[in-house]
Amino acid sequence: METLYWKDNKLYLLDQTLIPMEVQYVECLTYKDVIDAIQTMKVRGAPAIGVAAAYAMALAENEGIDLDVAAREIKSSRPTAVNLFWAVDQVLKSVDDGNSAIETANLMAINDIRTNEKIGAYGNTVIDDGDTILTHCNAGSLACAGYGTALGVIRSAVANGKDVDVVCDETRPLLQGARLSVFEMQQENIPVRLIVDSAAGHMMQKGEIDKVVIGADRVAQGGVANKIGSLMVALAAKRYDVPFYVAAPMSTFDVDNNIFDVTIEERQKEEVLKFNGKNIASDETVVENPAFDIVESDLITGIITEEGIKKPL
Ligand SMILES: CSC[C@H]1O[C@H](OP(=O)(O)O)[C@H](O)[C@@H]1O
Repeated sequence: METLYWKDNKLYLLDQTLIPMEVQYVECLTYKDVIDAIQTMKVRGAPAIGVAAAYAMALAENEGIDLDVAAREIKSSRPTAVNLFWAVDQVLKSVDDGNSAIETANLMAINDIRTNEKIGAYGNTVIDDGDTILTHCNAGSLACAGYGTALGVIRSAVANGKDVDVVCDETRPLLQGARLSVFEMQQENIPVRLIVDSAAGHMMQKGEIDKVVIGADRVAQGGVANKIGSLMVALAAKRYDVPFYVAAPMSTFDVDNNIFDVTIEERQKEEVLKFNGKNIASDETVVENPAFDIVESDLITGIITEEGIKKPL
């Protein structure tokens, strides 16, 4: 199942808001269609957002839209994942060098998968046979052009004959863990259990988690920004001496900035107020819905990249 594909000058995105109950693709005819898909989380995950943004630039090129104008609008779709900005800038640079946006986007998609396979290979070196690995949100193939980052580490360990099992927390409010990561593991018959977010500390306290591997939306000086709840998992891991790894491509690195300067996306209150369209609190309830939090460097054992395992910045 592909996260996205380009066909007949159109971009097809797997609508991740429907997984696991339905597998349907959204047809994007214009760059604004892609912006909408990113904002409504039909496509999500830092690398996947980056590749989708690159294809949005290809659609804009076909539409005859000024690429600088399109770039600004695409970059405004979500603020935290640095891959979005990196990918759009890569396309602008490549077009300046005389290439087409579509050639650049196609190459980016291929390179993303190759990069994730390298991340998986390095990640395999820190996974032991018999490990139970906790992961948060979805940093799998659905968060990328394919293979995944955190789940790519798990795929690599399994491919290397290691008998690992996975614990996914559900990842409120949009449930990427329950809906996407569990789905990915089940598709490949990798043993997986689902827990509520607040059970992660309990599992570690009982000694039932051997490693934590999560993805990232931005790696910068002082730490890593990732899905809300990552910090709580990291604090529990620190308390119970569970190695805590972040799997991320170098395109997620923002070395010139401090992680506390990153914009933490605030999403709409309805995501918290409602579950399956039904209110779990009254509409007038005041809601805080930050979509990401920051894991400080001293909580991170290592950052698994395509260049090897790096120390946090
Ligand atoms: C492979 S990085 C995926 C990263 O993106 C997710 O956020 P969202 O689902 O809101 O795009 C989450 O932070 C994952 O770790």
